Amino acid sequence: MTPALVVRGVHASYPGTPVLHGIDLTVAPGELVAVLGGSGCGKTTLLRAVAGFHPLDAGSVELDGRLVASADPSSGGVDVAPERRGVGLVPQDGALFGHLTVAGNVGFGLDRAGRRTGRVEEVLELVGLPGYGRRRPDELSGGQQQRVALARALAPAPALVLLDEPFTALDAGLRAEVREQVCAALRAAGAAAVLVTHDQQEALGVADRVAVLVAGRVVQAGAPHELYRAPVDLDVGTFVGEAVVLAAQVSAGRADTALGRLAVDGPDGPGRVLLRPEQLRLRGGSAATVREVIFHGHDSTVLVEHGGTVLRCRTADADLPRVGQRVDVEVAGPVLFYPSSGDQ
Ligand SMILES: Nc1ncnc2c1ncn2[C@@H]1O[C@H](COP(=O)(O)OP(=O)(O)OP(=O)(O)O)[C@@H](O)[C@H]1O
Repeated sequence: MTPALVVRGVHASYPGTPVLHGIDLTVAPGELVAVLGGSGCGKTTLLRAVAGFHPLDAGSVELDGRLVASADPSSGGVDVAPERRGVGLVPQDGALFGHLTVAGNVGFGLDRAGRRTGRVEEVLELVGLPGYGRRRPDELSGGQQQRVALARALAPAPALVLLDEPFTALDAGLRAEVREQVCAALRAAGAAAVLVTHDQQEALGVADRVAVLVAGRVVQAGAPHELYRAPVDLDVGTFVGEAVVLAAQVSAGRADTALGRLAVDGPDGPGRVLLRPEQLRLRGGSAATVREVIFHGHDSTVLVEHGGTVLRCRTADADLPRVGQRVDVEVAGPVLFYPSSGDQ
């Protein structure tokens, strides 16, 4: 099947500031890919390059098998105008036109014939806002405005929708709900999507695949569970989720750590092991002391002091330890080992 999007070796910059350094990214039809990265790593620039609002210094962009941008001189420098790329864009703040009704906003990218086919009402239904066409944007909640912005992007039935941190402006309570509604609408529409976010839980929770962007480079792309369970390095491992990192010395598949000898897959020598807080299990004992218990409802975080280091453990047990209680810490499940590089 032809991918909805292929980004190949894309370099892009602002005057005097290189931002993207050879990005490769493929999105399959109907797939939702999250681009996850910290502030300033180039997420928005990547979306703008795909949408046609930012020029490429090198590389190419294909949409649905069609070359829409190429900086390769042998191709004659292709640069298809944004409105001819067939891409829907949902900006950070929705950016609805305040002087138009909801229907006017949603129908903005459709020609007159398109507006008469009932497409506007169809996509409003898709985003869970049937009958809202006559309202003005200022009569909607923030979450509803974001869903109208998505309806506007979906109305011309694009093969690809680009979403630039579309939930950041919403308060935490609303964010999860709107996120689920938006992702459900994208799936119902069958559109492929690239969601840009700096929120790890959001990326891991909604995307089929996640590409981690660091300083303009994709350092790892994979299914959410791959990133969480098998990060390529400690930086990705600690970025995508809470982690416990311990110094280790490996010999014959056994790592000596502060938590004892742990089976690992890796070469002999020094390095560090990465564990997730839910892998640390507390038992009655004396090796560590409980310093703090934080109740989250669905589970709890327990901070224990072990040999002068504070370790973060997560437990779904209803029977929680008390602060000051002495415990032992056991490790469950696979342990990831990252050998020290020569310069460490
Ligand atoms: N118009 C501009 N002129 C010069 N530099 C810019 C411009 N816009 C962005 N930059 C720089 O390019 C880099 C990447 O910016 P970009 O907006 O793509 O990052 P981002 O990952 O989307 O960040 P954020 O999550 O903070 O929005 C940053 O270092 C930024 O300062």
